[in-house]
Amino acid sequence: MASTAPFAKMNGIGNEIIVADMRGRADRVTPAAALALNADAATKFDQIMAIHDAKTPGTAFFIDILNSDGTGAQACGNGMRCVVQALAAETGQKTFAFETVAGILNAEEHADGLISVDMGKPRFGWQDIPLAEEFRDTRMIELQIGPIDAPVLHSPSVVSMGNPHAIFWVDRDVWSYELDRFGPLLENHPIFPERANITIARVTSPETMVIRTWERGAGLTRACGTAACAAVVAAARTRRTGRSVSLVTPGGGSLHVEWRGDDHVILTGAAEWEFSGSFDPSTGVWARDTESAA
Ligand SMILES: N[C@H](CCC[C@H](N)C(=O)O)C(=O)O
Repeated sequence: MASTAPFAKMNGIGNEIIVADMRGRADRVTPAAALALNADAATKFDQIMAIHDAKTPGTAFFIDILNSDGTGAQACGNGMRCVVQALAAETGQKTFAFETVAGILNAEEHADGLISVDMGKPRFGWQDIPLAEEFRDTRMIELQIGPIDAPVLHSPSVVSMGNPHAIFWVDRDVWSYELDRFGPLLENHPIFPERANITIARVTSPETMVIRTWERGAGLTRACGTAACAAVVAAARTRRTGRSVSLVTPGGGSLHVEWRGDDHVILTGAAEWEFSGSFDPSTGVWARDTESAA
């Protein structure tokens, strides 16, 4: 078995992604390799999307997801679009069925280059998020941060898109909140036994929203696809928006989310290739492909 595997450094509207080609291999990308790659400015990333041989008939590949802190994640919407773009460029195929820890995901690259991923069905039960204690109504739970008599953020909606999300609703500019300070406190709050992705959401119309996310295991990112899905589902559940919403994300990109009548959540947006290389999945030692040198 070759000691190195191919990878592509990509981004999903600014969400920094490494797509690792682990097909035909029995090993996995290690947390140590993730930490080493993230420590190098050239390969610093938010998530690694590792493409493995399929485990389930009817799916093309199994996708293993690692955050930049080396922890695993069940879902990554922006990363899935990067995987689709890379595989479509390699094979000419435009539709794919993947398996992740969160389940089976179908995806399609459109003629205009945008990519849609069926992120599956949201889950709302307190044990599905999961939460450490029972909350019957997860449209708004008791959680706040800041002075007890004047909390800065409070009463979030919580949703699982396979990964846990808390959505705090705000009516001021999303950049006016110290998410770099509040994010880690909320991510690691004991109410979230598996930690959580923390999003500030400002609804600007029944079809538009601005969001900013502190990601579990990755920190502040320029976009978070599953957070966009969670925010739209939570906004529709609380009658703040309809079920088809366009979102502006911190990197200046935009995503579209549709919560379909069959309960599936469809995430649509762009993906971008940056450069390719090869790396050791156990150590993270890497080299850039000569022909892809910028
Ligand atoms: N940090 C997330 C995974 C990546 C989510 C985000 N990058 C996306 O596009 O969905 C978690 O640990 O649940």
